[in-house]
Amino acid sequence: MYDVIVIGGGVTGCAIARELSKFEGKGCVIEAGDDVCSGTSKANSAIIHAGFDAAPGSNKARLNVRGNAMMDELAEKLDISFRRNGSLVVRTAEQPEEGLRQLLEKGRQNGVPGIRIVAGEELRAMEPNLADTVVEALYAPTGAIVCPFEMTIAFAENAYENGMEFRLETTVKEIEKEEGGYCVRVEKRAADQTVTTEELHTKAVVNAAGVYADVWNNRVSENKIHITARKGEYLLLDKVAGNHVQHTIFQLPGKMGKGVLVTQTVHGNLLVGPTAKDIDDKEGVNTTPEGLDYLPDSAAVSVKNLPLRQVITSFAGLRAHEDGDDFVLGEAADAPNFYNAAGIESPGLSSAPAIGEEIAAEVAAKLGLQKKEGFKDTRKGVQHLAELSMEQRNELIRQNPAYGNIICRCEMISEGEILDAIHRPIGARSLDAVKRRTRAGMGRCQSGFCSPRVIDILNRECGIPMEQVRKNSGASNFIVGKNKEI
Ligand SMILES: Cc1cc2nc3c(=O)[nH]c(=O)nc-3n(C[C@H](O)[C@H](O)[C@H](O)COP(=O)(O)OP(=O)(O)OC[C@H]3O[C@@H](n4cnc5c(N)ncnc54)[C@H](O)[C@@H]3O)c2cc1C
Ligand SMILES: O=P(O)(O)OC[C@H](O)CO
Ligand code: FES
Repeated sequence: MYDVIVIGGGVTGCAIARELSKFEGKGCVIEAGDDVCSGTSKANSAIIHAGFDAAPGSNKARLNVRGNAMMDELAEKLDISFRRNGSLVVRTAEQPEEGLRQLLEKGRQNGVPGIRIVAGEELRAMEPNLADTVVEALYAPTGAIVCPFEMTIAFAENAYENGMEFRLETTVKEIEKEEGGYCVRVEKRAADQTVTTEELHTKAVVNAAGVYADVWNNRVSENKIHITARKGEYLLLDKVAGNHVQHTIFQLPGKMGKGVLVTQTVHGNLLVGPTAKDIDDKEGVNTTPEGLDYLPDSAAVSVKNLPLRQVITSFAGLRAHEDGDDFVLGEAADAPNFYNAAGIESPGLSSAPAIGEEIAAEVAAKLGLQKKEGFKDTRKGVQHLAELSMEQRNELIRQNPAYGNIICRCEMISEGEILDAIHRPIGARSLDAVKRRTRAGMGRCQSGFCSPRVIDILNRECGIPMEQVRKNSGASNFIVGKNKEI
């Protein structure tokens, strides 16, 4: 019998799991994907928002500002790439002045530190590539960028090291109330695609199922919620374009969200997007010609001379937009011990640390779980050769020659890093899982050169037959047959 089952291994579920692992009790995260960070948490703008957008008094406002403030310590302790680059919401000459002032006022009410309006030479000195029509901007020094993969994986690994169980490629199929808690029926899919079912019993459930969170709330509660998948499409540019802007450049927000931004990523690429379109398909993460065509002109409203010839890939993510326009959090009124972390659209990444803290405290208080002695609050990520000095590299290679074998040339990722990704807690078993831990495959050639070599290593180290090595979940095998006998 579990004390808590968390449905969903995205940033929300993993942040909650890490906070839960500070308490005694038996917990488990159930994730349908082959890895944590398989859903929306892997496809977003990667901004830790300052917190001026959300309506004062909302869950979004409170948890965004708190989550943002928690990030410096978390990044330090959990070894997460994070940088306070600051954000600017720009206004062009044709746009009304009130927009920025309203944001400034909301930001002050939400308790965002240091926000102010900048204009003229100061603004141009901060960002020489702003569009010529931009006249002023709301500057938020606490705006930041993060690696969402590292953030989610760090929470998960640290939770695991503190006793949390993770069941991957395991899908919740049914939840029923029973004496003393809930029966959760799951299906486990093996690498060869065979499926087994199991019934798990738990005192409490935390629903962090992203775009599917309405399904599980509505199974156990009469207080129905409705989540629409709101697609956002992006263009990602090569690192040579990374310095085109220094801050995150937003436009004035609209009805569908914060609009198209231009930002440096924490690893030095340039990101342009997202679009915002409601769709019926909760799995619809494909990009579209219309979405991608919309981005260049839209981004040009805020930033000029975008080097769009440097686009290396495009992708899309789905916002879990709840009709009430706020996070749905806490114990369902008519389903004791069933806790929601639902409707977690933007600023969900920024709020995750604070959502984790709040939900875990609620669950622990209700179940009477005591604080755990000896909780380990630090975790070290994969050591990256490219970030070391020449002397440090040589020393590392002397200790372990696998660090001298470069597998991903674009990102300079060594075999040693890939072996680390595979053999660490919740180790990588697919190409995308290796990519999210090491960046192998994220470079300019987008894995054209390194994927066969990573397949080889996964085959050798994990005993996964070549033809069963996958890009991610489901039938995403790379090798589908032989084209000649050897
Ligand atoms: C385009 C876009 C841009 C965004 N930009 C930002 C930003 O810059 N800053 C910010 O703060 N926020 C941003 N967000 C929001 C942020 O990405 C999300 O709030 C956050 O990632 C949500 O995390 P989650 O864990 O709730 O959901 P997810 O990451 O989707 O995780 C849910 C998990 O549940 C699993 N699951 C679902 N059903 C089941 C089941 N039946 N059984 C087992 N597992 C299941 C899924 O596989 C998935 O992995 C953005 C979102 C989008 C779409
Ligand atoms: O478009 P929004 O409001 O969902 O925001 C998404 C990101 O946080 C910013 O791009
Ligand atoms: S070699 Fe790995 S992305 Fe190009």
